Amino acid sequence: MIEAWSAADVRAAEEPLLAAGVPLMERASFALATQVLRDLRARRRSVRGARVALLVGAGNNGGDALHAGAYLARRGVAVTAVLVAERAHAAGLAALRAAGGRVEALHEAPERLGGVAGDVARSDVVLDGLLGIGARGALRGLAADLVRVLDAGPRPWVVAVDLPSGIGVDDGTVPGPVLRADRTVTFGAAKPGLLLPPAAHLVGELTVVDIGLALRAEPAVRRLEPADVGRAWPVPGPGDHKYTRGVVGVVAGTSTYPGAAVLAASAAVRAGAGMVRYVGPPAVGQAVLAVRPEVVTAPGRVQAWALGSGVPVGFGTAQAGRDEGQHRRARTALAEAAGRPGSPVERTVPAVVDAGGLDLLEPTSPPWFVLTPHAGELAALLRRRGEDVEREAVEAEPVRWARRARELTGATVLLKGSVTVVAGMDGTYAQADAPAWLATAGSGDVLAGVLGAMLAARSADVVGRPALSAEVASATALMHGLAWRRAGQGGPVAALEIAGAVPAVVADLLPRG
Ligand SMILES: NC(=O)C1=CN([C@@H]2O[C@H](COP(=O)(O)OP(=O)(O)OC[C@H]3O[C@@H](n4cnc5c(N)ncnc54)[C@H](O)[C@@H]3O)[C@@H](O)[C@H]2O)[C@@H](O)CC1
Ligand SMILES: [K+]
Repeated sequence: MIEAWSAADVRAAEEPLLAAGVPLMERASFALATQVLRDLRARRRSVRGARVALLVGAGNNGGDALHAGAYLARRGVAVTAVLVAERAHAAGLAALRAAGGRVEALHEAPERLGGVAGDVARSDVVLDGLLGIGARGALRGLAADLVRVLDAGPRPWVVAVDLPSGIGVDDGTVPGPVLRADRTVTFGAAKPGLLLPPAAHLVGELTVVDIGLALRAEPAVRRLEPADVGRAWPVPGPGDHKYTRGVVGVVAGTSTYPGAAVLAASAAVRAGAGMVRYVGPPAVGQAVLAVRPEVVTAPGRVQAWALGSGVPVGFGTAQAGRDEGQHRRARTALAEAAGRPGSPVERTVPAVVDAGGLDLLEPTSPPWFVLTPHAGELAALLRRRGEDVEREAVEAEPVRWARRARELTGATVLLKGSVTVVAGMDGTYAQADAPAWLATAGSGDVLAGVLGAMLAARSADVVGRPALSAEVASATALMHGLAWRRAGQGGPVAALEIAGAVPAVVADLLPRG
């Protein structure tokens, strides 16, 4: 698992060490230089004679770049520091000069921007040390101009120092120009903006360097890695049977959209549900059975619901594919799962609420409900609860709006995207496992089915400790991305094939022995 702490928490952890004279910047810059040497060796035969440009801002982030530049210069690298601000880290500058590095004071001759940017672009590696956790808003002034010019030209290998300069450190926003990194070397701990969209797309490969910080606060954002999913995946024991492994109730599809039912039910079967119970129009049930004869269409108890995929609701307009019967079934399932008055207590179970199901929710839901909107659906859900927000705003600040939806609905919110954000009761997860190919029709139905199976397997745990929903949802998002990789091998893939790849991915991830 990768855990990220806010800028304030990182500073609080640094303070006592700095007061005690612990050389944090030396540790950070040495690790940075070591990584750059590795990159140089991988990219060209010899380090000696390689060209490295440092983009240096006013603060300690620039100091890290300058000190790393001094190490590199002593190894025979030709290092040029480009200064964009009146101030620059004095000790770092002195170290670089003493090691034979060159300094280009662009702030004293801004008319040289074009020529300097051209030199920078021809370097073997560029270190972006313009701004770190001291960033306030979008990059400004000459730093912003330089990044804009570099962005427009041919791209050298860019290593971001601590973070790509100009991203929202704590919220992952991209408020202005940012130089996209091939690698980010971050110090002490990851920062939330490195994991959260849209900034996460600008980070490249992430390397976290331990500089000895003791972070005591809860991480602000977490990202699960494949081994975490393997550990969390429900593995049946000798005493298990289909009911203890979890029955998933699927309320999906209509006669206009039967495919959603087939996909969600197939995915639940492939993810290892003890049993899948399909609830819907008989003709759709037949379509499901034709693909998955394991599915049961008789009514009965379930341990989790996956509902709403392919069940359009729509407001104010007579929408094609509206099926009042499916709405009623979904509403009944939602009420029982939430434990609303009049519902049998033992039917209080987790629920995945997808697509049209989002329109059928009561104003508030229990935290063991996992809502799975994409940005447009989240905007609509928020508007119905009084927020003035469009899809574009959700895409610009996904974590803000996912958390807002969590607050307003009470449910756990999984916001789908190429980085999926999950806002849960005790924290936020960001999973960057979904390539753009995954944005295909039916892919969301598969996610709902797999998540239904995961929640059914841990039904009582999730209702008893609802904070678990977010972790289960994140593990599912990761599994979904891995299954795509397996099925598509880097190319396009049909949604049903994603479901088909789940068993092999699970087998690979389970701890051996
Ligand atoms: N405190 C320490 O000793 C350590 C700090 N470290 C480094 O120090 C960084 C934090 O350093 P600072 O607190 O000096 O902050 P930064 O280096 O992030 O930059 C702050 C400076 O940038 C300017 N600035 C702020 N927002 C700007 C904007 N939008 N456009 C242009 N200029 C802007 C401000 O005038 C301020 O002087 C970390 O990211 C990390 O790289 C590491 O060396 C680890 C140890
Ligand atoms: K930086």
